[in-house]
Amino acid sequence: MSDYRKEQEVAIEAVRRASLITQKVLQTSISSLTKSDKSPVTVGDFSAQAIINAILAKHFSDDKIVGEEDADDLRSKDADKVALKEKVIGLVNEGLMAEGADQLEKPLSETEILEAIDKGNCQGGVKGRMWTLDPIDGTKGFLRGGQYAVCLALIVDGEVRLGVMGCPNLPIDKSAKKPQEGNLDEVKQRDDLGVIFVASEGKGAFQRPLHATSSTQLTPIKTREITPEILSKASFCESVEAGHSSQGTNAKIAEFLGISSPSVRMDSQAKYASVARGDGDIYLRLPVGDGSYQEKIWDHAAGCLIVTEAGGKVSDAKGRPLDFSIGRTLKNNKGVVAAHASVHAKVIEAVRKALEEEGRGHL
Ligand SMILES: Nc1ncnc2c1ncn2[C@@H]1O[C@H](COP(=O)(O)O)[C@@H](OP(=O)(O)O)[C@H]1O
Ligand SMILES: [Mg+2]
Repeated sequence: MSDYRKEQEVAIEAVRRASLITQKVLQTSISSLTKSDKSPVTVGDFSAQAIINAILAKHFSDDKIVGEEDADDLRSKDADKVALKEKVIGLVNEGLMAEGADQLEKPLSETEILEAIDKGNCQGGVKGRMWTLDPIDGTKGFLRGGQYAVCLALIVDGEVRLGVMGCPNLPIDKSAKKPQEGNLDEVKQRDDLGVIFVASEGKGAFQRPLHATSSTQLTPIKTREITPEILSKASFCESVEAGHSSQGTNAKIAEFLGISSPSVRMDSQAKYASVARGDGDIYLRLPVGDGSYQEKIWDHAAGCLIVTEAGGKVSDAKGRPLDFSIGRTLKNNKGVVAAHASVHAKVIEAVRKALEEEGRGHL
C-alpha cells in the first residue's frame, strides 16, 4: 500500500486555506454579498476551487482534477460577472497569501486564477491519479448558515486513497451543540466551530481544528460501537433536502430497525463526518422516485473513505461498494448507506424491505 503522506499534508493545507475563505465569505454578511454578487455561494465556490487547484498544481502538476465548476462565467464581460471575478481574485489571493505552509510570495494574476479554476475538467476513470473536489458541498446549507463542507479526495486507479474534508460550521467537540439551522448570527459568534477531517487508506481517520496551525496534531476518530442487539438505540442522519434523499423511505428503514428517535437532518458530507466520529450511527441516502439521479463522485469520495477508515462501512442501497472508477458519477450505484461495520448488513436488510414495500425493490 502506498504512502500518501505528502499528498495528505498538501491536501490538508489546501482545504484549510479554502475553508477559511468560505468562512470569511459567510461571515462578511451574506446579505451584502448577495446584493452585489448575486450569490455568495458562487463567490465561495470559485474562490475555494481556485485555491485548492492552484496548490495541487504547484505540488502535483501531472495530476488531473475532477471538479464541478469551470471559469466560463468569470470570463463574461457582463458587469455582474466582472464584479464577481474581482471579488474572487481578491479572496483567492488573500487565501493563498495568508501566513502558514504553502504561503504565496506574490499574488496570482487573473489569468492564473481562471486557469486554476478550469483545471477541474477531468472526466474520471479507472486509470491514473486524479483528485476530486467539491469546493462547497451542501450549497443550501452554506446559504442558510447550516452545515457545508470543502471536500477533496485523491483517487488512484479507481480507488479513493485519501480524503480531506473541511467543515467550518461543525463543532470541534462532537458532544457540543451544533449551531441551530439558519442562525447565521450563532455561526458568526461561536469560536468553537470548524473542523478538518482526514483519512488515508489503511491509516485510520482523524480530525483537527480548522483554525490550528499546520503542525497541529491530528486526533484519531472512531465510529461509535454499536451491535445488532442495541441497534434500536442508534441515531440516523439524512439530508435536509427532501429532493436529495427519500425521507419517507429513510423513516421506514428506521422503523424496521426499531429506531424511535427522529432523524438528524444535516446538509453536505458533514453527515459522513458525524458517523465517522461517533456522533451519529447511520447515514441514509435513499434514492428519490425512480432513482434516475446519478450521485457525483465529489459528493461522496472524501466522506466514504473517512467513514471506512473510522471503522464504518459505506455502500449503496443494495450493499454494493461505491464504484469511483467509472467517470464523474457513481452510475453503478443507487443511494448510499453508511453505518458501523458490525450493523451495516442489518441496515441493508431493512433497506431492502422498505424499498420492496414501496414497490421499488428493483432499484
Ligand atoms: N436529486 C438529487 N439526489 C441526490 N443528490 C442530489 C440531487 N440533486 C443534487 N444533489 C447533490 O446533493 C448534494 C448535497 O447533498 P446533501 O443533501 O447531502 O447536502 C449537492 O451538492 P452541492 O451542494 O455541492 O451542489 C448535489 O450535488
Ligand atoms: Mg456537492
